Amino acid sequence: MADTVKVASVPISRRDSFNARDLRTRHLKPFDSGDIKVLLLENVSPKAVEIFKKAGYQVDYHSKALGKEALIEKIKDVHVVGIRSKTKLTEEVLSHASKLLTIGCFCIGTNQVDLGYAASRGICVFNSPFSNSRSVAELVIAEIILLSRQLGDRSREMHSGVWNKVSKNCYEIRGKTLGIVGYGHIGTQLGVLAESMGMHVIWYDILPVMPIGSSTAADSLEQVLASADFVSLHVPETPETRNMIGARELALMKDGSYLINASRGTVVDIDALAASLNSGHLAGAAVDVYPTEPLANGPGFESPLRNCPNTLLTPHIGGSTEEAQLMIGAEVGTAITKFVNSGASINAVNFAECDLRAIPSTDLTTVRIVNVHQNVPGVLRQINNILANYNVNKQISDSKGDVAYFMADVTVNDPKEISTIYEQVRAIQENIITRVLF
Ligand SMILES: NC(=O)c1ccc[n+]([C@@H]2O[C@H](COP(=O)([O-])OP(=O)(O)OC[C@H]3O[C@@H](n4cnc5c(N)ncnc54)[C@H](O)[C@@H]3O)[C@@H](O)[C@H]2O)c1
Ligand SMILES: O=C(O)[C@H](O)COP(=O)(O)O
Repeated sequence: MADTVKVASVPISRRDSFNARDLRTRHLKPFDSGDIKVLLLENVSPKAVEIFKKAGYQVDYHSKALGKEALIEKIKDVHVVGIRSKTKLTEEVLSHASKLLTIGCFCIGTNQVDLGYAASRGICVFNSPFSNSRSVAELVIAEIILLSRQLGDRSREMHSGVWNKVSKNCYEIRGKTLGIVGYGHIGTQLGVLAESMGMHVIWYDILPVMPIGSSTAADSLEQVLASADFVSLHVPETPETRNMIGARELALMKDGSYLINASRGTVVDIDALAASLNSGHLAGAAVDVYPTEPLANGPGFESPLRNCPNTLLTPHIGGSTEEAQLMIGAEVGTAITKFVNSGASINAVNFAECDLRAIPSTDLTTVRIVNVHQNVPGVLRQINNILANYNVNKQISDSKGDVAYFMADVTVNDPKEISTIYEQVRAIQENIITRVLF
């Protein structure tokens, strides 16, 4: 039997009913929604705090990311952790998270979490797959114009008191070609916006994707690099995208072209980019993400790109708009409370997606068994043997990779039966986490 999280949760609406309270206090560990501890890092949207507090959870809120040791200390004691792109939830960190039920990535990227290890520990991960894509696409459109007109340099000169009125190597974007690498949520939106401003769009993706508008699919990354005036990267961080743009790829780009990276810092070899900008081969770059990023706001940022010509550097703000953060806070906050309170794993990143319709609040004899187990033959038979003597109102199970998820609503005749079922399911060899929700 694997490590288990010894909790059951009680939806707020039923918490105060005499029967539920009686069942809970006599036959399960003392627990209610108020026992759920949430650790929120990296300035997660206040909307999420509002949702968690409304659910009755305890919220520990931090505006910055934590280093490994501090994170390990904090994560030991919490049921929920909410992060953005900086917090590294590695196997080492998660191995200390003995109570953790779920992780909320309040962003798009999930590369900062060891998703496979989290699933193997029964920890369900959620993200917000497209709430900030428009914000990123708009930032890139701005950057295309800023680069094309060298506005970063002109503004810096003016701030230092230098009037430098030039038109040499400053261009309109109309009629120029934008090459998009990674034609997903952001890439497609960007393509539409760029076309509406008169640009031609060519893109490359490893998946066969339908071209939007008048855009053209390229056969290879090399084709995009060789034909675009602007190359914008919108791929996730994967082993294949690490240093996807290095000295060779930069050399393939047109003389006087521009590179934009608002994806992940590891996608571009920063030293090679700096060399290309300083040599004058590239006419400019806009970079929002870096191989290593500071944990908190403040001075001390170092990069070979500092002071490169016509180079816009922004502090990973592609998704940092009021609109995006509000939507992300609501989406991830709601997904997490549903998972904790009712077991629903819809839109999970690393878990099979399961849900059951709610148990009516008038029904005080039905409980929900939620179980994560190793995806091997015979486990469902064992669980259903345990449930065989009860009325199972509904059940669902599904698997993803090595981990399976099971939910069942079971009517019991005697409150004592709840803890019997709980202990028996937990005792199954392949059990990862069992919870009883009622
Ligand atoms: N700067 C920011 O603040 C910010 C904000 C949001 C997202 N992002 C980053 O942008 C990335 C893309 O976001 P999205 O919402 O468009 O993701 P998405 O998953 O919708 O699209 C990514 C696309 O890249 C493609 N892809 C994967 N590997 C590839 C490869 N080797 N070559 C070519 N194409 C490849 C995928 O097939 C997919 O179509 C995210 O993973 C995240 O890392 C950054
Ligand atoms: O993955 C994302 O959504 C972006 O990189 C934004 O990350 P952030 O929430 O840390 O700004």
